[in-house]
Amino acid sequence: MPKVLISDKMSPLAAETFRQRGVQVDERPGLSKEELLEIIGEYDGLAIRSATKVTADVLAAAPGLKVIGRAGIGVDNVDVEAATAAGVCVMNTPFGNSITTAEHAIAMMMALARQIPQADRSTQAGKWEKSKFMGVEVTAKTLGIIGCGNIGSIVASRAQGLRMRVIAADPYLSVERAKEIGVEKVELDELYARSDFISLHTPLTDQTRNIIDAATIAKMKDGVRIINCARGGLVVEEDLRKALDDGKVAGAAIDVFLKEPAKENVLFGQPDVITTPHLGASTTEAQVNVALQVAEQMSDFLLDGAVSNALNMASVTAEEAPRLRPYIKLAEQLGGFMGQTLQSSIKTVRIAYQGRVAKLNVKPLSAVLLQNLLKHQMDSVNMVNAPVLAQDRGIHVVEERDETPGNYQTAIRLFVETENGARGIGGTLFAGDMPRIVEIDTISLEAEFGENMLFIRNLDKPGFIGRLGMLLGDAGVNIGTFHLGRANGNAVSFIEVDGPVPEAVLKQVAGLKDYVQRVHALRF
Ligand SMILES: NC(=O)C1=CN([C@@H]2O[C@H](COP(=O)(O)OP(=O)(O)OC[C@H]3O[C@@H](n4cnc5c(N)ncnc54)[C@H](O)[C@@H]3O)[C@@H](O)[C@H]2O)C=CC1
Ligand SMILES: O=C(O)CCC(=O)C(=O)O
Repeated sequence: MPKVLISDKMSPLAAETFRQRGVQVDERPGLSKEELLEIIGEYDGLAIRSATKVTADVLAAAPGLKVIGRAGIGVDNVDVEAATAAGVCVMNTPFGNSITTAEHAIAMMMALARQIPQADRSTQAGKWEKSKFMGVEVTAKTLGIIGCGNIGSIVASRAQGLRMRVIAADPYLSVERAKEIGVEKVELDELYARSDFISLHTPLTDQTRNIIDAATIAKMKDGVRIINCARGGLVVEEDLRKALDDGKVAGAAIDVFLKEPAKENVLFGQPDVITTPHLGASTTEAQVNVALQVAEQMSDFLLDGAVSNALNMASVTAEEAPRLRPYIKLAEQLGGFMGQTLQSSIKTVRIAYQGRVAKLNVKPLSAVLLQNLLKHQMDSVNMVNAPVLAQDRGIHVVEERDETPGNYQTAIRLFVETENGARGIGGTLFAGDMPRIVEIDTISLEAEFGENMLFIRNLDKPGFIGRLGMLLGDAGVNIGTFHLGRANGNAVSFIEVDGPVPEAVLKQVAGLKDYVQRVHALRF
């Protein structure tokens, strides 16, 4: 009988469901790291919320672990890369707590507008300070939502009910979807300039980390109020404190902190700050939803091998797995490349299978490709829900198969239409199992992916390679491989480097204006 550990506080329905399904379960919320390391080796499954940190050493101590189930959305407390490397499936419950979290953001906004926590403290202290707590109405004010996915769009609908004007900055929100949910899509700078309240609802990614800092606060209206019920790392807490002390920001409502549990924090004690201890998802309803869902999903996985809402795993049968494996790698790379180099929202995705691959079960390939295309924009995307999420966001996905080989015996091509034009990438397998890129944006080349890559769109002019080489060399960035392709005066350069390229060096590369149209640092 498989054995699961529940290591965070969770509705008792989770344990009940495991037992009913025939899974042995231990409930041990509040374990220390040492205690977890000591016992995790006994378990096949680990069910968590946000308190348990599943780091590489926890995974190393868990040779029998097959699945981690997050009863919630964000998986930033799980080292998904290490779990994947260890062959552990990581699943979450993407929608179970969205309404609850959106409601918390609205509650925080209202509490900010009327200083309810401060007024409560003062009243209960017997002060009756009526004139001290002058509030503001939210009606007719502008709410700026950064990140308009599941939770952001629910916040938008609730705020519209409060008669607020809602604008949203989300590069991956299509204009059609924005129209459908009645929000005005704007660029971040416009959102900063126009919003009376700003609410954050993005995942924590390399693009969103520190999205609110001194520089972005400077672009905001004087007297803006900021709500963060997403993740601590989105806000530079010291910069926010300073802006509150200076009066630039009139108030901040914070549910999530850079370091949690937040026993101390630079924002604490600031009179215009209100806080909650990561309570966004804490309602009876949401906790029932996520507990039931995580227990069902983990039981299905452990008992029947069924995979749902997995962030790192393909739904493939044991028989298909070995044949599909190299194509899965290629699909990950094609989607990952495109996802990391797109600069606007996607309208259409066309995935074309040609030759040998067209004879296989390509559904998991399309799913993994879509997952990798979308994962740089959304937290909860996985192989199972990527097609549905794409559809929900108005992205039209077309799959084509042609069993007749073209230039290559087997090939996968990905074409994406965005609001800024069309993009494409194609790849094949060399020697049956080695993924190679063979075209980018209609320019042919032959390239292999490494862990750290630079992709440059450049002009086909003498001098570029020398200047780039000097620049990278001076910065101590070693070039591993260098692939070039060109057509009609335009060129692409795809370069493997021995480590991440610092932001300052990327800026210098982008600054080679006579040659470089754009540059992206990619990780695979
Ligand atoms: N406080 C709490 O207890 C809870 C917090 N959360 C947090 O809320 C976050 C959002 O959850 P969902 O709405 O379900 O996720 P989602 O994936 O549905 O939506 C996230 C949105 O952020 C957008 N986005 C990505 N990068 C962006 C960028 N650079 N600028 C602007 N927008 C960007 C995406 O396009 C997407 O629309 C989660 O990642 C989680 O960290 C979720 C549940 C509870
Ligand atoms: O489980 C919780 O209380 C936190 C929920 C959360 O942050 C999430 O689902 O991303």
